[in-house]
Amino acid sequence: MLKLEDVTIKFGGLTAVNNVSLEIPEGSIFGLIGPNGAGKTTLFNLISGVYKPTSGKIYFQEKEIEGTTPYKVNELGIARTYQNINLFKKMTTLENVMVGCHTKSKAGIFDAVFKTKKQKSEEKAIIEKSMNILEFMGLKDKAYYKASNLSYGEQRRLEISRAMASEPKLILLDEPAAGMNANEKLELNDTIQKMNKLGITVLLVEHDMKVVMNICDTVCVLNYGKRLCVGEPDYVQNNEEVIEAYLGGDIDV
Ligand SMILES: Nc1ncnc2c1ncn2[C@@H]1O[C@H](COP(=O)(O)OP(=O)(O)OP(=O)(O)O)[C@@H](O)[C@H]1O
Repeated sequence: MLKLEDVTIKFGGLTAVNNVSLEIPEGSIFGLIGPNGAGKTTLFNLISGVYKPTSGKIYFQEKEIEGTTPYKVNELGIARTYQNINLFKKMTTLENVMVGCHTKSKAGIFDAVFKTKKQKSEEKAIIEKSMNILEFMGLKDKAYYKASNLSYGEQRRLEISRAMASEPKLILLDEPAAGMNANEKLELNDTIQKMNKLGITVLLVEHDMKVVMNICDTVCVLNYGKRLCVGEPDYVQNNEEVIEAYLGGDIDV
């Protein structure tokens, strides 16, 4: 579904992602791990169109996408969440998801300003769709809460809900378990697996090894921008090079 071919990005003298080739099969839950500064978020930024690679190619469903704008990448079917919670805090839970529906909206500025029939019926459909997503994500009863009043775990789930609103085929989750307590992490595991069962392919950057090892079918380890190892969780966890890269870190589960 997603294919990276020799992708490199340099920031001045620093090669943040170095000649990475990778294939993420449709329907998988694919984990991307590595020590701090390994290039994981940069790789997300390359896939989602925030950065253009210095060299290399990125294909999504056979279509070359490197250097495409983030908006276009989202339209093609790739959505993402961010390492830092990035919600509209003063808006309600529902409104935050409605914002995420914009790429699928057909009504234009004219329809919005003059509140045309098309705009009104579209708004109704967007509210219904957003409510369905919130129900799926277990947030329906918080639809009219201000986002800032949600718990930490709920805010993270709302971020994923908003990403779901663009009806992605592939979702990139950047450290979704960060700052979560043990219960919230279990709920997160369920949520990701439920999303995957809907047919959404998941690419996950995560430091929490329990989350990664429990739900990913394949894991890729990056180290200093390079692909160190790819394989099933068990294989990766016991790989000598990986253990060495994490020495003093938190690979053990
Ligand atoms: N826009 C930028 N300009 C310069 N250097 C950058 C830029 N973005 C990332 N880097 C550098 O690229 C390297 C990889 O950073 P990145 O954030 O991708 O790592 P990471 O694996 O996501 O780390 P963490 O687990 O700590 O989030 C780091 O050395 C970082 O400082």
